[in-house]
Amino acid sequence: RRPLLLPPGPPKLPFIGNMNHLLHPAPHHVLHNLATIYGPIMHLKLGFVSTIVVSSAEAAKQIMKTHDTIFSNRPKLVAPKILGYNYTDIAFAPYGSYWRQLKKTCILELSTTKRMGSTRFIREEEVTRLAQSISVSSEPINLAERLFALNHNIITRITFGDKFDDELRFRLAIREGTVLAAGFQIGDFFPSLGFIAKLTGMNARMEECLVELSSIMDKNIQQHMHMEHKIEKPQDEHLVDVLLRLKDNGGLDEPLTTDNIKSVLLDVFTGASENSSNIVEWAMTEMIRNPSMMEKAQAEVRKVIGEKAKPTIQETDLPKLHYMKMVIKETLRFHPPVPLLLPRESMDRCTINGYEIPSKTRVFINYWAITRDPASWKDPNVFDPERFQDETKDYRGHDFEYIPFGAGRRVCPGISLGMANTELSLASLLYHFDWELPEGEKVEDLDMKETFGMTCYKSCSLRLVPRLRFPVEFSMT
Ligand code: HEM
Repeated sequence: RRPLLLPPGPPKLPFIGNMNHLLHPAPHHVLHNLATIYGPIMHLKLGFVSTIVVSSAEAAKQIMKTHDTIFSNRPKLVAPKILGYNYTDIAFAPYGSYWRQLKKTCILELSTTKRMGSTRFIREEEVTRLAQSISVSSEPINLAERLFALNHNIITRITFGDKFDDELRFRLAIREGTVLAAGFQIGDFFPSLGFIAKLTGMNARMEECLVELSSIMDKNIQQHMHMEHKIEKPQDEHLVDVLLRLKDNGGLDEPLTTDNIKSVLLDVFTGASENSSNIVEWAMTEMIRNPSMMEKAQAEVRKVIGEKAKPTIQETDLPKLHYMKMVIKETLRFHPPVPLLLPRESMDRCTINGYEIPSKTRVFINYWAITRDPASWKDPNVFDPERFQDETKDYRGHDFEYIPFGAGRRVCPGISLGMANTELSLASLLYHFDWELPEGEKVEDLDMKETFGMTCYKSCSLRLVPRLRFPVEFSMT
């Protein structure tokens, strides 16, 4: 047999292959540097796993459009086996009818224009509550923490109708789960040596975390089981009620269990809580570093709100905030929350740019590298919202230079919800407050390092002092 014509890649060490390159707090940077040597389709051997890393828009298109069906599977990683109840969530479910039907259910229940309209009041109330809680503080606040709590509250109310009694306990457990599942686990690269994953002790910690998450969800799901018969109109159902109905009526091709429901809910909680807060934190960081951007964004939102009879932020104001949207778009380019997207695995062999990709190859799409590619972006290393003035690139997965939510069959199902949470919370922070660094801290000293995790977040949380400019009026809609 002739050897496969694999893409080029760095020399492989015995046993660990190229794993040495991943031992870095920001592996997407290292993979980007390697791609400048080996090209936009690169082959790595990570432990025992044959992997390709894609680093250009053109190559990403080949994976996510031309050969999307072949690459629509996910690898069987350690974290989603435990925290995703044996790959029965959406993000790591094998490609097939179970995944398709649950993803469709989530989109229908969370992200359609109709659902976005019926859940708008929740986002507006929670964002106003956040502004109110900040307005009584003159101490530096940890923005990342506040924003995570905000997004967590929003998604709990959207999926369950109300916050949990043990809200804080649940939020901390979700946080713990995202930290444990973060980054690369050694066991993911030696799948046939199960003991390696156990050696690190991570499995035991994830199992412990799951017990905590599961018990809180069980309690709240039980309450909904008892409420079910009281729901008269379909529009009064929440995601958890819809999933319970599908479980009871056998509405899917395969029977749905309570564990399946919990795994889907965990995906939704993690997807909604972390990403939007990361985007707003980075956007605020960039604007603190560039006061003229902050002033421009504040002037815009204050003008729009100032022209209204009742000075409160509503989602209907968002389409008028052109500059703020440009700041968010640039943040999705410059600080993508999921820089390597989620890994994929080929289900069949195929040929890309003349290279042979065997079945069961793991694929990382280095979106971060694509955002730094001068062939796709002018002055890619500069944070410049103005580039979106005439830029028509769309983030919903149609332009492969700009895929912060992924693309193809595995694209993120929470784009509308995630963007609404992001835009509304940023608009509120900009409208109500002026922001300063804590006394003694200088803009030049701001730590801009990233930590690669399940999402990529600012290593050192942004702490800012709020100065109230416009009082917060709380009115329940
Ligand atoms: C604003 C912030 C968000 C960003 C930047 C983001 C980003 C992403 C990315 C990059 C992927 C992988 C796509 C791929 O592999 O091609 C993804 C998948 C996913 N996201 Fe999001 N997401 C966000 C918000 C949300 C929200 C609000 C939810 C829940 C309602 C959510 C739920 C999911 C799920 C379930 C998947 C897996 C989809 C699949 O495998 O078919 N995300 N997201």
